[in-house]
Amino acid sequence: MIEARGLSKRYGTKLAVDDVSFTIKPGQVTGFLGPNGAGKSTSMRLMLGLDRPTSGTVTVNGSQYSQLAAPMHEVGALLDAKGVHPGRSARSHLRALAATHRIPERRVQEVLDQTGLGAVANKRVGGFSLGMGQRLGIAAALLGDPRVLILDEPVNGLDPDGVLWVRQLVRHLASEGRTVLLSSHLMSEMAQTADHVIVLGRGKVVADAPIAEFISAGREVRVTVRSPEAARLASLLMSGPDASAALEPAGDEAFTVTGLTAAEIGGVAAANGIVLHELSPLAASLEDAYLELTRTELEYAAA
Ligand SMILES: Nc1ncnc2c1ncn2[C@@H]1O[C@H](COP(=O)(O)OP(=O)(O)OP(=O)(O)O)[C@@H](O)[C@H]1O
Repeated sequence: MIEARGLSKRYGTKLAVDDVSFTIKPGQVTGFLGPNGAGKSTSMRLMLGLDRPTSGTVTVNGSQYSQLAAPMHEVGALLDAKGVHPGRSARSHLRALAATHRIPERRVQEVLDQTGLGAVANKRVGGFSLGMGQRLGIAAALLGDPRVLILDEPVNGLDPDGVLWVRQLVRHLASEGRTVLLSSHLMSEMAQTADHVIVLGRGKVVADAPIAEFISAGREVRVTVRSPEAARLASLLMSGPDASAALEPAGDEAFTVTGLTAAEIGGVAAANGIVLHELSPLAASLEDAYLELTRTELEYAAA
């Protein structure tokens, strides 16, 4: 569990994090979203005691980071995957970390295997690809078997296999009851990974909701209809008892409908003996919802 209460961080005149409060719950993946400069990394640094809040508090499992007796057992983090000495091997890097945090040596091999680095464990980190470096950063985060994981852009620069691997890993970690906080600018990936999203905009929380709720909030489902009798079906739908239906042409023998469900449209078609070639509800995407939200935020900022 991560809890922020009235958390703020000022750098000079810049209020990077502005009085935010949120709770990041265990057993699920929480996505941390927001435009560049919204305050995601700063919030993560505050959670990890790498910066001191200007005001407010943030706790991990009920304690401020600086008060955790065994921090690596409580929280693992990936902030900047490049912070490893290039001359060291992956194994020696992890061994040094384990030794300084009283983590048993056998854990090193376990996380090397878990992150798929077993075969390159003795190679110099300086020769690692971006993806291998990310895996090593994640291995270090997992070393203390922590209950909380904070991963800043873990899929940055990964190939599709690597992206899939991170998705499966974080889903697995959450299913074990851990708290997982993940930032990413890749909306399609976030949509497949996160259960819950917190969106920051200019240092403020602008959304904090289960992902399905965030995507569907205030958005009407659109249904694409294709039929050789598109014109007749369209006029039947428009003259139906529910006057809230709105139709828009969508190419040859097709149109989109808002204000009616696919079932209602199918019912009208069947009752009138009209053949349907397509009847598909178009779900809104996380990207649509995110862009809509941040657009209104920007307009508000400009005003
Ligand atoms: N050490 C610092 N000194 C001064 N300003 C800073 C410092 N760290 C962050 N900032 C500023 O605080 C704001 C928030 O930055 P932060 O890195 O937290 O955003 P972010 O949401 O992580 O962005 P990105 O998606 O680009 O990583 C930005 O305007 C940034 O320039």
